[in-house]
Amino acid sequence: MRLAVIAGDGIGPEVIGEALQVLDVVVDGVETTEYDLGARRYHATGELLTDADLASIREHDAILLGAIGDPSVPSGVLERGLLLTMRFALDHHVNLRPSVRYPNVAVPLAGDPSIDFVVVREGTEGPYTGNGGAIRTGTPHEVATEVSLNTRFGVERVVRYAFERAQVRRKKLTLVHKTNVLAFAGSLWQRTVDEVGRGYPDVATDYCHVDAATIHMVTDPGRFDVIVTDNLFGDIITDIAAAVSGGIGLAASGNIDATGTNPSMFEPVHGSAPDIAGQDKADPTAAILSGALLLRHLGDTAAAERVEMAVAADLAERTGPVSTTETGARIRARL
Ligand SMILES: NC(=O)c1ccc[n+]([C@@H]2O[C@H](COP(=O)([O-])OP(=O)(O)OC[C@H]3O[C@@H](n4cnc5c(N)ncnc54)[C@H](O)[C@@H]3O)[C@@H](O)[C@H]2O)c1
Ligand SMILES: CC(C)[C@H](C(=O)O)[C@@H](O)C(=O)O
Ligand SMILES: [Mg+2]
Repeated sequence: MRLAVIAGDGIGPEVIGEALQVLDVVVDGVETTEYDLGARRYHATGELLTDADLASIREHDAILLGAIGDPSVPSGVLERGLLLTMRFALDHHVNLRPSVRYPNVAVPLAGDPSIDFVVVREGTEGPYTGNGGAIRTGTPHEVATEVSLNTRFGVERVVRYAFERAQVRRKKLTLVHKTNVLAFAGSLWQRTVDEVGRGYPDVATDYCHVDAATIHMVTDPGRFDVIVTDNLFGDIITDIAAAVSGGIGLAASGNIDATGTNPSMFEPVHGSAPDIAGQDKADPTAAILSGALLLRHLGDTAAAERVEMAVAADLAERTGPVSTTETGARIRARL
């Protein structure tokens, strides 16, 4: 298995170091190419992601990424120039973000809810395309626009993927949007769900406005099975989903080209966490579980399950904060 590894900024290298060591325990012959991408290289060379980087990254079976973004670089430069550029160039139209509550993991919710849902977030459209602009910048009459782009093609392929997922899970699909205000895009999403849904008569569909979805996620997360939503709503609700299901340190994700044309990219949902970077404090579990998603994506279900079981066992025995390196070591010891 040939992996492109982009450790990135902040806690990225710390958590990816642990995730790679776990992969080495469960799979023979992992070949890695490490890419120096992020703030360090940007400051040293002014480069973000070169054509040569991208061409070389394409030569791998999958990508494992830590986090991108650093306070020393203006907000958005690295995130857009690197992370989003990769998601767009490699056509990662499905951003898969599962939320599972592991046994004995405390959650900040009333009762003892079971949580097992997956957010299928669109990954290449919405307000993320950079379609917008500003005029009269810096004057009292400044105007800025950020247009949400939604194509029938882009919406349909991610909706279809979500129905396929729902069909092999609990057969429930919830569209999360804001059709009461974003009427043009909302109508396209709703009609697409209705039309594609006719091909999946055994999957029940429902709809939630995104604001209400944040209520349900906190008060009744068990109601969700598969959620399909646009790029920005998906970004926001998956941080809530992480917080309610055990914390941002556990949330894994995959940026997937479902056609298999380009390598898919696996990364924790969290960012570079500058507030705790370099202190051996970051939880590497999200990165390790992203490695499990990567294994599953490449067809090694047995190895993926081994990692997930080791993580579950480790979480069940945690009694307080554990360092990055210690968490990795404990999970590897179980394997
Ligand atoms: N996919 C990515 O690469 C990605 C995702 C989100 C944010 N970012 C970038 O990361 C930078 C910081 O963003 P932010 O502060 O909004 O979000 P963040 O996810 O980095 O941090 C939010 C909070 O969660 C905590 N946290 C995050 N990961 C953790 C872990 N593994 N273990 C324990 N605690 C953890 C942080 O300490 C912080 O308090 C920004 O530049 C942002 O653009 C990148
Ligand atoms: C850093 C940023 C571009 C990214 C996003 O908005 O998709 C992040 O928040 C995420 O959730 O992966
Ligand atoms: Mg996010």
